[in-house]
Amino acid sequence: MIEVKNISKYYRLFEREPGLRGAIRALFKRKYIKKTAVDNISFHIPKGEIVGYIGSNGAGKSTTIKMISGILTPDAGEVVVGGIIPYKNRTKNAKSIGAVFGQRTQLFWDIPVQESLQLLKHIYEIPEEAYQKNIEKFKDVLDLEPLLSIPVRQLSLGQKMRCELAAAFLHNPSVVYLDEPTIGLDASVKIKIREFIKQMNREHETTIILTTHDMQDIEELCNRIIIIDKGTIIYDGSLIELKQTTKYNRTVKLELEGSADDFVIPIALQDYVLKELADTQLLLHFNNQDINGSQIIAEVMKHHVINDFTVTEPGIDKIVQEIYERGLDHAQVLGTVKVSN
Ligand SMILES: Nc1ncnc2c1ncn2[C@@H]1O[C@H](COP(=O)(O)OP(=O)(O)OP(=O)(O)O)[C@@H](O)[C@H]1O
Repeated sequence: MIEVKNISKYYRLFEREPGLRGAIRALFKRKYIKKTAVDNISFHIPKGEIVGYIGSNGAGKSTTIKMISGILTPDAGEVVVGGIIPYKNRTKNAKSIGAVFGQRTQLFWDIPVQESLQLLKHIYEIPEEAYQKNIEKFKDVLDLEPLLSIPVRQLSLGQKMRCELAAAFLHNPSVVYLDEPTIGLDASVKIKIREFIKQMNREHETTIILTTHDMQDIEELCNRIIIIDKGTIIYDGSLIELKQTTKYNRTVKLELEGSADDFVIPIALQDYVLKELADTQLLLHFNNQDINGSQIIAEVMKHHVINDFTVTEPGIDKIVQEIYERGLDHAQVLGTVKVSN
């Protein structure tokens, strides 16, 4: 459905020397630097898949989505979505896609939501029956009924996002781009929105690319994630696989009698655990393929008195945070990286 072939995007940034002298000089001679936002990336997304496209701030997510949705033209490579090159055939492309782009709205600010939706019905040439069917569904799943008569500018963030999603899916598009659809929303609205996305995907086989910093969105909606870092794809695969390939996939949290600062890893554990101190607690990270939690606890008990312990599995947010913070090189050392292209 979505074919991304070796695309790159560069921005030209105006560079100015500081101070008055710099300002005057810039009037006569402009100096530019080239910034690579997306660097030769490729991936394929089949019909009906929900893919989480994630990365730290400035990694290149929005730039990629803008190229796939036809807003920007790549400087190199090509994108084909449902047989169309989006940036070359914008009108045809617009009919088959839907989008929610963070803070921007596609609803009309001063008129009631239902009139905005009516306008979109005409723009997309949606048959009356299909339109009514979707409106009824959205009233039910997104709790839209009480919002329809209110102008967008009077809606709360959560109410507005529910309406944005209705607008994005109104014409049953085959592809939908969702950029941070749950940002700033309370837990109950997030749940509602995730349920809605799942339902639309299930019923219409909608292909969805989701960019988000909310790892709960990813866990609940996406089987596959693509991680971009400094414009390059560093991981493309399943969430389960990402968790499994992490070098340390379990942690024993121990509260020892006395200070954890002096703890020395017993020789029997030295090849298997990584030590970390968190406040007064001792954390021992390990992989459950190599050793299990009870073996570690038994070994530590030979040398220390343990007051309390828990064994935890790191959530995806911890794994992803690690990749964001320490970058590609560290992720490769950890063995979490599988480069796709
Ligand atoms: N219009 C622009 N002009 C110049 N540089 C830009 C422009 N848009 C983005 N960039 C730069 O390109 C890089 C990628 O930006 P992009 O917006 O794609 O990142 P992102 O992953 O979506 O980040 P965020 O999570 O903060 O939204 C950044 O370094 C950014 O500063």
